[in-house]
Amino acid sequence: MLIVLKYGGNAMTAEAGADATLDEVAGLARGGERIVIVHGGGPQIDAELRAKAIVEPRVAGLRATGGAARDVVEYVLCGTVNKALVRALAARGVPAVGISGEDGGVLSARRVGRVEGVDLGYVGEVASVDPSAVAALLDAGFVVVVAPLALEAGTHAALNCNADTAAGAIAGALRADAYVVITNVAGVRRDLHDPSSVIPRIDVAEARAMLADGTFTDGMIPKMAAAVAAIDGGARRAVVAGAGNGAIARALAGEGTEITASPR
Ligand SMILES: Nc1ncnc2c1ncn2[C@@H]1O[C@H](COP(=O)(O)OP(=O)(O)O)[C@@H](O)[C@H]1O
Ligand SMILES: CC(=O)N[C@@H](CCC(=O)OP(=O)(O)O)C(=O)O
Repeated sequence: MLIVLKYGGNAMTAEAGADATLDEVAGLARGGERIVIVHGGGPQIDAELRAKAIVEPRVAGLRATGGAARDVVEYVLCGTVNKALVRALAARGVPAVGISGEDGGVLSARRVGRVEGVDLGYVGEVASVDPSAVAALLDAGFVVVVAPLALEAGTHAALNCNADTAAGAIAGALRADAYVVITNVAGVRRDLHDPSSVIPRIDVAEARAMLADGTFTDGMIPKMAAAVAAIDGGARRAVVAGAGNGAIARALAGEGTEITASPR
């Protein structure tokens, strides 16, 4: 089974059970599953930008990214977070290779441009995916750890992609058996303020309608749009679920919110 895991920066903290998630990934990899981790690092980037007194707004879940912020994003995601995950897997006896979407031309993007009146600068939206480098590393027996940067089509500048957007696009292009999004809520809620309103199953048409009607805010917007893109792109399943012990197995067994191609 080929699993593409979106592993968000909030889910990666000790409080969210990062060790348990990595133990589970290692166990699945040792058991022969093919695993791609596309990671975020939003809170880790926030901390580094704060330390450098760089202020950028977030618009619809996306961080506006000027030149200075883009360099911080690349350094934190590729240099710090990506390699921490590679080391954590190595420590569990699982060989992993860490790349970014820039490597091997995996992610090609164009600039998002202005959103709600704000120029997002070096923020990319995925234009195309070439998963061949990822597939070659999987074939060679590695867990592949991907940071969500892309090459700008034409200029080859580094663009900052939302990690959900990058993960969904890669899951679709790889025709993943499962696209699993581990985050800091137990699933997608009909009402953000009501934890008991988790939606167990939603089809892509319904998800698109809810993206338009404002049910999802902040980080849930790119997360749901990416789940829809994963299914549209060819992933067989997409699930958004909470972190913790056995999170991936629980997500695959029906916890959280499953996004399906058609109503069922
Ligand atoms: N309808 C919704 N259901 C659940 N969470 C939502 C919803 N709308 C917005 N959110 C927010 O989205 C957050 C998850 O996105 P985000 O913080 O970007 O996570 P990650 O760092 O894992 O990518 C939740 O913690 C919640 O605050
Ligand atoms: C354009 C954009 O917003 N990029 C994100 C990339 C990291 C990310 O998405 O991390 P999480 O999954 O932890 O939120 C950012 O700069 O924070």
